[in-house]
Amino acid sequence: MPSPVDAPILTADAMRAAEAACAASGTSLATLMERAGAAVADFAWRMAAGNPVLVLCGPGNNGGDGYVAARWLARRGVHVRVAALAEPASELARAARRAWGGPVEVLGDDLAPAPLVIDALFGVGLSRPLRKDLAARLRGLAKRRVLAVDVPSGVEADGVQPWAPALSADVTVALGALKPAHVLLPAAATCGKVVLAPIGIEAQSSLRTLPRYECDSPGAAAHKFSRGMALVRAGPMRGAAGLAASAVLRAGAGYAILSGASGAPLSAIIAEDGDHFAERLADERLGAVVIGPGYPASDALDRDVAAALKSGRALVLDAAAIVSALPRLGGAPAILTPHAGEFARAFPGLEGSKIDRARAAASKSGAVVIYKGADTIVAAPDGRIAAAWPGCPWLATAGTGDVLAGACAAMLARGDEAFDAAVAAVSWHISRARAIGPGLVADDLVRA
Ligand SMILES: NC(=O)C1=CN([C@@H]2O[C@H](COP(=O)(O)OP(=O)(O)OC[C@H]3O[C@@H](n4cnc5c(N)ncnc54)[C@H](O)[C@@H]3O)[C@@H](O)[C@H]2O)[C@@H](O)CC1
Ligand SMILES: Nc1ncnc2c1ncn2[C@@H]1O[C@H](COP(=O)(O)OP(=O)(O)O)[C@@H](O)[C@H]1O
Ligand SMILES: [K+]
Repeated sequence: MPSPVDAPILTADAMRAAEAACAASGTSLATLMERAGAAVADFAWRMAAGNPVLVLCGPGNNGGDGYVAARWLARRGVHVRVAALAEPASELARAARRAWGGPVEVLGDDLAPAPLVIDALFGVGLSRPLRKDLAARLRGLAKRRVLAVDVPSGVEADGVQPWAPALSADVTVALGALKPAHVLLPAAATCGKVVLAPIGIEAQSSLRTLPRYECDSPGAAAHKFSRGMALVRAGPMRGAAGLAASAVLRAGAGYAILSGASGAPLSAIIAEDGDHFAERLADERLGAVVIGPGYPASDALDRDVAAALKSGRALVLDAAAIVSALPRLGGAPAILTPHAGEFARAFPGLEGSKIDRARAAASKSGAVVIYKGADTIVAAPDGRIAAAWPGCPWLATAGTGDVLAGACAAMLARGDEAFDAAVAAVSWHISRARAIGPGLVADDLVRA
């Protein structure tokens, strides 16, 4: 399901601060709620396509947005009903309910459904999981199209708690900014298509969704070395290193060396035995080194990692090379690419959402961390974060991580700083996978 590109993501606290700043600069919370409700009504009107709509309103301001949306829908001639879970608990929500002015049904067991349900029960203010009886009642509406206001109700907006909503949404209208729940599993999978309604909030955030992948063509005066040279160090599983070296070239570097392998999947890759590793590391033209793909923990790995660190080159460290390098990284320019298992081994004991943990890992290691998975997070030590949801599920196949490591090296060798390189590599990887689609195997990512 698509998600807005390069959009700000705010936690519940940051959202409340942005809302307060907005109020302080003269835009009242009532105005924000009016805009939110109008934006929801606009999306709902298109989704309903002339059919009746049922708005479920909770006690807080999420419910307030629901009452406003109901008023706007009625004004546009939609047959709209409203059902409330409880009396409004905030002054804003009370005012929104008064302005609605129409009947309000009780959200009970005998509530008649409608083709489109607007879920305005809870937003960023949810403080505990949904009660079982309410969840069961809502599940009775699950066969209907659902538009969630801000987040599907029952989801914890910051993505720390794995609470499940009773109703998965077809469309979620994120208000003011995206929330971590829109980009982190398990919540993200229940949001459907996420659309952003800006509503006039200044949402500045160093936490953003992934930008669109832009493929720059080489300058007219480019030569193979100016496009970047990267070195992949092979371990015992040569195929993995071969995929990484192929990705170096396919992702846009001009020169790839595969050290420690007698052959490579592409003839354009310089494959040579391991004896030249130190010599290659000393080459001034070398822009990046990859170690880890197909290279389990061993003394040989530790030696190679130590040599690569000593060379001062920008590094891409994958799999067992991450744990091997961590104690000795000391601020060296590096991208670490752990999947969940490797992350847990490299960074035990971290708490919070996947975003919080990726941020802590980057800050602790001083390296850029690509915490892989269906909801990949890229984190820089300075706090910049990019969230890659939704990726491409066809990437869930062996060897695609090796390709990603090679793509990171390509972007580094081309001259990007580590965070930009990691973000570009992740978006290259996903856009390539989407273009291939069903049946993808890792080799396809590095074919012409
Ligand atoms: N942040 C913003 O800039 C804006 C926010 N707005 C809306 O306001 C929402 C946040 O509103 P609130 O802070 O009032 O919070 P919510 O409306 O999300 O929910 C809070 C209310 O639900 C109750 N509650 C929490 N968890 C519960 C549970 N498990 N079972 C039963 N009751 C529970 C609380 O006691 C409180 O009454 C946003 O999600 C958004 O929809 C909009 O009105 C416009 C602007
Ligand atoms: N369900 C999924 N949706 C999107 N991307 C996924 C999914 N599962 C895995 N990926 C991506 O596929 C790659 C797998 O990497 P990894 O687990 O290291 O595999 P390998 O070691 O076999 O190369 C990562 O980039 C990861 O983010
Ligand atoms: K909601």
